Amino acid sequence: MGSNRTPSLPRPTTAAGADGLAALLAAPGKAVVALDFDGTLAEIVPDPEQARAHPDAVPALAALAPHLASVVVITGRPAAVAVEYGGFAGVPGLDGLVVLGHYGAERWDADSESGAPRTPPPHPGVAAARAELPDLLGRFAAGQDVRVEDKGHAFAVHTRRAAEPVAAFDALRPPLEDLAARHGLLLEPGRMVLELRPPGMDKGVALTAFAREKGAETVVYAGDDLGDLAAYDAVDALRSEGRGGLLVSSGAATPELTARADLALDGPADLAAFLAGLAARLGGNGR
Ligand SMILES: O=P(O)(O)OC[C@H]1O[C@H](O[C@H]2O[C@H](CO)[C@@H](O)[C@H](O)[C@H]2O)[C@H](O)[C@@H](O)[C@@H]1O
Repeated sequence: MGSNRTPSLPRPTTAAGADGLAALLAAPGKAVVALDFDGTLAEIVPDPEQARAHPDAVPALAALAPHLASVVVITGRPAAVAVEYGGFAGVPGLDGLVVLGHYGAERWDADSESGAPRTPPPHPGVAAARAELPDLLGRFAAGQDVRVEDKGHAFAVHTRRAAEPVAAFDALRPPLEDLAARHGLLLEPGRMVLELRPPGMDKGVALTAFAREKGAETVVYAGDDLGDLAAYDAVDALRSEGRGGLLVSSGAATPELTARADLALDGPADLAAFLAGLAARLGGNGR
């Protein structure tokens, strides 16, 4: 005989997180759930082009989203790439989904007529820095399996496939920092990746603006990497204004993040189970 009991949700380990989760459950229609893509909705894989949303993630989001003010994915990827790799377009239940790409500089709305993201003009420093990249890689990563991911408005240098990924990362960081500075760009370090991108936007700025746009009284943010710390800061700031907040970490690769999380989950599978659990709990309580 099967049980009809709703599965229990993992408990936040902080009082602020417990309050945030309680606020979401009490008034889901006033809550925004924001999620990073790589490492959070998608498992980390050696080849960035092979990343895909965990098979349980989209069904869980589709079940949860109709109960909430909004679900938003905030990613370092171009928005269109996250939409494609996530399989987010045309999913019933995700008709109001928003994907903020390039750390919030770009926006895709599932319900937009064009289906295309709104993208800012390119920063000229990206093309200039890209032109110098082959020479730099030849000098600091010769013979290493270091990959460049060209994202149009930014590029990322991946060291995950190098024989010694951390050594390659450490060797490339100072010259890439210098390259970024000379072209008015920002160096964004991540999980075996060094990214050069335009300044002026981060996941925290993007999340704060989105939460205000949606009139959110509670904000949940889940991430796995250094670029997610700005979103954590934003949730903390919203909490200091009296809103509810819940900080979720996915996996343990970034100690700076897990140390601050209210709820530490094991990775995308665990995160998808948490989202599904939330949806099940809210089952009879949709807007
Ligand atoms: O903000 P995110 O959605 O987390 O994107 C951050 C970067 O993630 C990607 O790189 C990471 O995932 C790859 C695929 O699993 C992995 O190979 C790499 O080592 C990770 O750093 C992505 O490729 C970047 O463009 C994103 O900026």
